[in-house]
Amino acid sequence: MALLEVKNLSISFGGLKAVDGFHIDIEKGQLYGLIGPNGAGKTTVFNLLTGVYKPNAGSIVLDGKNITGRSNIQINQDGVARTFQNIRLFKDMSVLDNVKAGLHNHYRYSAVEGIFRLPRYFKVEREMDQEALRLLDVFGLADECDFKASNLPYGKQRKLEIARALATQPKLLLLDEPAAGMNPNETAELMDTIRFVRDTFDMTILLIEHDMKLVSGICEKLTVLNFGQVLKEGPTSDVLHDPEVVKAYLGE
Ligand SMILES: Nc1ncnc2c1ncn2[C@@H]1O[C@H](COP(=O)(O)OP(=O)(O)OP(=O)(O)O)[C@@H](O)[C@H]1O
Repeated sequence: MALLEVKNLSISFGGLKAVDGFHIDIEKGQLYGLIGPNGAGKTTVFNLLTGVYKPNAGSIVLDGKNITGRSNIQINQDGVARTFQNIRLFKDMSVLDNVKAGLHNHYRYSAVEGIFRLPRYFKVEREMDQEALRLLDVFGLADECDFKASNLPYGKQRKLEIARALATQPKLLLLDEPAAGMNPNETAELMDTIRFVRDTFDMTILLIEHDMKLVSGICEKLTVLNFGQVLKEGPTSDVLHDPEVVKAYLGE
């Protein structure tokens, strides 16, 4: 059974069928790409998978659990985490606190323990500091843990956003155009980081990307969306060489 099984997923905005009968099966540990022209519906698929939008039709099953129609917070707790096209960090918070924000799903103290600073509050905070530092270390960001997030260079902000998403201990990680705004060196480093995340955390990753070098370099399978519908799916090189895909997407 696939880790993610999506069938017939659909949503309309007014008269526009933004996503129409979308399907995808992603195996555990797979690095999967979702591509397509501007406005094809890729980010809307992410918004459906994460509960930002509720579908008009279709089903989303994660690791055997039907998560269709659940809220954004519930779906995160079920095991789906994401990053955004435009980086969304807590810019005025420290690098460490950004990761700790992601850890709150799994580390808890009561309001009373927090307000009155009872021993359990300090114990949980200490454990969260250690876990956050461990994650930052994996991404080579531990030395910058006290920096304000907005003071990190762009490439490191992307890494921090991935670290924060991983802090929620997801089963599935969604990356929305992770290479957007990156120079070729940063993109090459990002490809290493994504491969590293998959291998180190045995993570299943679905990413939206326009950078074909990144897509062909790291994705094992692709789904191509066009006008809200699946145009093609399959192994990366087959899909990228498909004449219909070349025509619709690459414009060659
Ligand atoms: N909340 C909304 N209300 C109305 N229309 C929307 C909404 N969200 C998305 N759309 C429309 O749905 C279509 C798909 O948009 P979406 O952002 O998913 O495309 P995309 O493939 O991610 O594009 P890009 O590559 O440019 O990011 C577009 O026509 C968009 O204008």
